[in-house]
Amino acid sequence: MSADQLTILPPDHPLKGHVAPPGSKSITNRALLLAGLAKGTSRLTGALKSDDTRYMAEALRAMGVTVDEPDATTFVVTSSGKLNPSSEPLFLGNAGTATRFLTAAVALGQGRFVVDGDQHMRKRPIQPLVDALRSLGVAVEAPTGCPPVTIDATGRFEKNRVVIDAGLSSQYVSALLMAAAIAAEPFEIELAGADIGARGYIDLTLSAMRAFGAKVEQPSPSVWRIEPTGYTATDFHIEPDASAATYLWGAEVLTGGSIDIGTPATDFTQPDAKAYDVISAFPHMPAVIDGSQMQDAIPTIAVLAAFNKTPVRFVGIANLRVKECDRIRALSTGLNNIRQGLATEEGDDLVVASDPALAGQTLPASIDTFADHRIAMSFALAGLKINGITILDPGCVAKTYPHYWDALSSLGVALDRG
Ligand SMILES: O=C(O)C1=C[C@@H](OP(=O)(O)O)[C@@H](O)[C@H](O)C1
Ligand SMILES: C=C(OP(=O)(O)O)C(=O)O
Repeated sequence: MSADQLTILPPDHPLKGHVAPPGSKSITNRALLLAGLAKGTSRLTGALKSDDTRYMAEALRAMGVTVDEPDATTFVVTSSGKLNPSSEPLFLGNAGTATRFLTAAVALGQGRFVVDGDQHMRKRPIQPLVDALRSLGVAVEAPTGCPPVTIDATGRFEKNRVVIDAGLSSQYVSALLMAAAIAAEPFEIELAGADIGARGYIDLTLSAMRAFGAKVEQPSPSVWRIEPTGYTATDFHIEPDASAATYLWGAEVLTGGSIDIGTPATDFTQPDAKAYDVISAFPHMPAVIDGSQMQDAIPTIAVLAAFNKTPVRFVGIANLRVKECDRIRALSTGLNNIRQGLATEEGDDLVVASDPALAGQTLPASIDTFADHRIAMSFALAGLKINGITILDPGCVAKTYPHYWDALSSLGVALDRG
């Protein structure tokens, strides 16, 4: 595949076949960390192998955990239960989960840890998590409010209660929750304000923690109480990635096809599975879509909205501006590049002016993906209906779905890699 660009040739047939999405990124990175914090050997099956999970696995290895990979979807993790300081900074690319989760986990290690990422991660905020850890007496420095983060850990928190502002990212709460079970005493986490991104990610965290032996109660919707159980090594199966599934659901409805992804939408526990109802309403998707509980699915739905019968306003998506790129800007830029006026940003809302007549047209457009896998994967859907859609830097899909282009090919989509 050319490293630079890829043009999608609209298929002249509905897409039909069987494509299983890879394992869940969110669950894989939780399970890897929890296995790394558990004494003994854990076998993680159905796992995602991609940039984000490779960075997590490599960071664990650098801290003394043995992570074996007997096959393409399995990690076997053997740990003493402790994360040891590494000689080099932990480099986590643009993996938000790995970066946030490890920042809190190493705060209960002993010694100096440096958590860093690529130039994109270095623009993604982590200050609220830094402030929370500081309030627990941990020496943490993040001069720009983004990685790199330097943590001088003493193996303990000085307090057993923390308040965290999760308005920018639910990952801060997940990070503290997972760390809290290895603290010395029962620990409470309280949310500052009611505002939190997809609550469903907190549920994923709790369910992974419980699978590894943690005990967590929720005395109120904004307070969690975590017992100091530590973690128990276990075998753990990871479900397919619901965000990856949204592209396949999108390809199915756009082409009037039938794609068997091997998992019914109702079987997923991840928040993005909620997108199925909206996507299956296509081309009659609602006039207003609240993205707050299915954030990573919004690029998929926004591209579909261009072909909907009626316009769609996306609300509750402000923190899409601090993901791998500013996704509201990337979506409006890409859609307007296809046809001027197709998208408007109104504050942090995105309004997509639907135009079903786009289908079948030739509208050459080079889509800047801003190194964001979801921008690449969602705009590929536009290429199923419009002739001339070229995705720049298509390799960025490796963050969470390295075989995405192969999946489209296997459904009979021709890709011009020239
Ligand atoms: O906890 C998780 O696994 C995730 C939480 C969400 O991020 P934020 O909490 O930063 O919104 C989501 O966008 C990300 O892809 C995965
Ligand atoms: C926001 C995302 O990832 P992360 O925050 O884990 O880097 C995503 O995968 O869409």
